[in-house]
Amino acid sequence: MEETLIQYKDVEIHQQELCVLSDVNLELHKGEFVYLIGKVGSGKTSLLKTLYGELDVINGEAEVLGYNMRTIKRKHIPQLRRKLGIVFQDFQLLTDRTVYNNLEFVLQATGWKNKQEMKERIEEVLQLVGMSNKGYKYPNELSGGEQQRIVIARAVLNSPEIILADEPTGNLDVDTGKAIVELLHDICKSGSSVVMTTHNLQLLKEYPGRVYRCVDHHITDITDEYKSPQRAIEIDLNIDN
Ligand SMILES: Nc1ncnc2c1ncn2[C@@H]1O[C@H](COP(=O)(O)OP(=O)(O)OP(=O)(O)O)[C@@H](O)[C@H]1O
Repeated sequence: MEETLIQYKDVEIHQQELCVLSDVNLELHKGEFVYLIGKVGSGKTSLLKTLYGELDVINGEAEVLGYNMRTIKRKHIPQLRRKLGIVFQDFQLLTDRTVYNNLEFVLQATGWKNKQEMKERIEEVLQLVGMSNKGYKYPNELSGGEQQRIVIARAVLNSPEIILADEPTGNLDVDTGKAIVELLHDICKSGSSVVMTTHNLQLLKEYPGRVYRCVDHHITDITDEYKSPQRAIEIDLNIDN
């Protein structure tokens, strides 16, 4: 049977007094790649934030990896986050240390002790993101696309069940952005499910996945619509989706 990793039923999401999204019904199954699209300010980031316990959910039922997000205790949030890989603008690399030390820092913080095992894992993830020879570099010695690869390497260190990526191609040129999404799809195939937000609708065609759209304070699964060529053109014409 298909394993359900995220299940939201009739959830409401607020930013202070503002109701950003209501009647949110969302599912993520093991092995799935899910895109969240929608205009600026439509609630994509807010929704992602509820998935890792940064923002509360109100009403309805919300489960992430078996944790009830309405009743989860603060002290359990770090346990949940260890099973998630978070690729967010708010989580930049530490600029005062090398790529290797950035990755080692996360391993140490999540309980790894054995230096040799840490070294092997770091080499593994650097290889996975195509950055094997960049461990000695400082973040500001890397291009934007290279930094994003390291952020992804950091997110997958503990083999997360889900990767949450907020606009991971945001500041990148088209080809570099595509390479990042391709990398996330490869990681998805190797076992982590992915939820990512994007404004780049071209990616949805080239690297298909399930598509939820945030509009008018609601989210809708538009995967089928998106598969219809005519509808895809209409969505494209509505430039900021
Ligand atoms: N920390 C905050 N405090 C108050 N309101 C907020 C906060 N963060 C976001 N909002 C508001 O919540 C709404 C949804 O914002 P959110 O960042 O989730 O949108 P988004 O779809 O991710 O936008 P973008 O495409 O620009 O990233 C917006 O109206 C925004 O102004």
